[in-house]
Amino acid sequence: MTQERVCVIGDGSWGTALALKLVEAGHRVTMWSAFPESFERLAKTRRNEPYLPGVELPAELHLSADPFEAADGVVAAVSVVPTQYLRATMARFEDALGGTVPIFSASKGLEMETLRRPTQILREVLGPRPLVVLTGPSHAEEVARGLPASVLSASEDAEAAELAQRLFSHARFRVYTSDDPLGAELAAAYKNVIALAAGIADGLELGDNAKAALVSRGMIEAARFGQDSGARPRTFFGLAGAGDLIATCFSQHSRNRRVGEAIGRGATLTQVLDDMQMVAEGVWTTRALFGPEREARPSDLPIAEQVHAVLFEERDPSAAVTALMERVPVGEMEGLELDAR
Ligand SMILES: NC(=O)c1ccc[n+]([C@@H]2O[C@H](COP(=O)([O-])OP(=O)(O)OC[C@H]3O[C@@H](n4cnc5c(N)ncnc54)[C@H](O)[C@@H]3O)[C@@H](O)[C@H]2O)c1
Ligand SMILES: O=P(O)(O)OC[C@H](O)CO
Repeated sequence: MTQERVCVIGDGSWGTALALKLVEAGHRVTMWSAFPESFERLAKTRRNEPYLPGVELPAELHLSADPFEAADGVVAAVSVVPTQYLRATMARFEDALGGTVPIFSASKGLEMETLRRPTQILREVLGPRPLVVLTGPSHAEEVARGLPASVLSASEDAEAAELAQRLFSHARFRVYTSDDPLGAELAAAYKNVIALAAGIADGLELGDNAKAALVSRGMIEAARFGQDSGARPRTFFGLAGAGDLIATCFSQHSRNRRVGEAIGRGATLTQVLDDMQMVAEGVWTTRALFGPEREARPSDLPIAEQVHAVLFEERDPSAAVTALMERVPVGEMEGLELDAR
């Protein structure tokens, strides 16, 4: 098999896990670090203790802090930078990733000030090129240990979606293609907001029924948001939507769920974030949904609105539950046109 060069931009937990998968699949992989001190630590210890403890980095995995070195000769780049840092980080690759090298975007969130999706940011910064949304239920901690996982490779460019599928597919890592990148990306961002809500429910000890209802209603809310933004509602019931909601809302690994749980138990958002080195994208995405660009987004978003009030307006979590339960009664699929697209 010919070794294909791929670079992974970002050295957090997911960047590291994806780099390990690509190495296992037989490619020549370079993982790029945004910070020289992080690159030096990884190179010296061959582990990524702050973000993915207990996992050895194989000798075949190349490391770099230089965009030109990392991107040299690659057939594709994987972007795994937290959404709020994506614009500034990718600007460093403007010259290194010239031409039309495809980018597989694995960030899950919306930019706080602009409500932009990661692929919109990539296009704005790096210009037109094939873009793929790589998403689905995939906690880095499990993928890095070789536990089975399935993800979605979604793109308007079928060849690019198939390239990601081919490069990543390996024993225990199954990749499905889709032609709805907008739906995949919005589902990925929205599930983090619902995971915060699920965590709050855990913290309040509301029980399994309440949490199942929250996840189901969150899925429908996300699908309506997607549909009104131009995405296909059905995408929200596959791996990118239902799959990732289930994984995130019920997992001990989920940072978003854990932030919600701590808040449900009485902590403030500032206290929780001060104790956290990793990112919980849902906090930023919730901000984005109700930020300066709120007029640009469609739909009534009842669960997200309560998460926003709890996180940023000091609403008591129990009062948020009451507000949701006492809404005007509606039909289950109201506002959703499931058969239309
Ligand atoms: N962790 C997972 O299981 C997982 C799975 C799928 C998708 N994702 C998504 O992947 C993206 C990256 O998350 P992660 O979990 O790998 O991150 P992480 O929380 O494990 O690590 C944070 C990363 O952000 C980097 N960073 C911090 N400040 C920065 C700055 N100012 N500029 C540039 N980079 C900076 C750090 O160096 C580190 O690489 C997120 O959008 C996340 O939602 C994560
Ligand atoms: O730990 P979280 O909450 O950022 O979730 C990680 C992944 O998105 C799960 O698929």
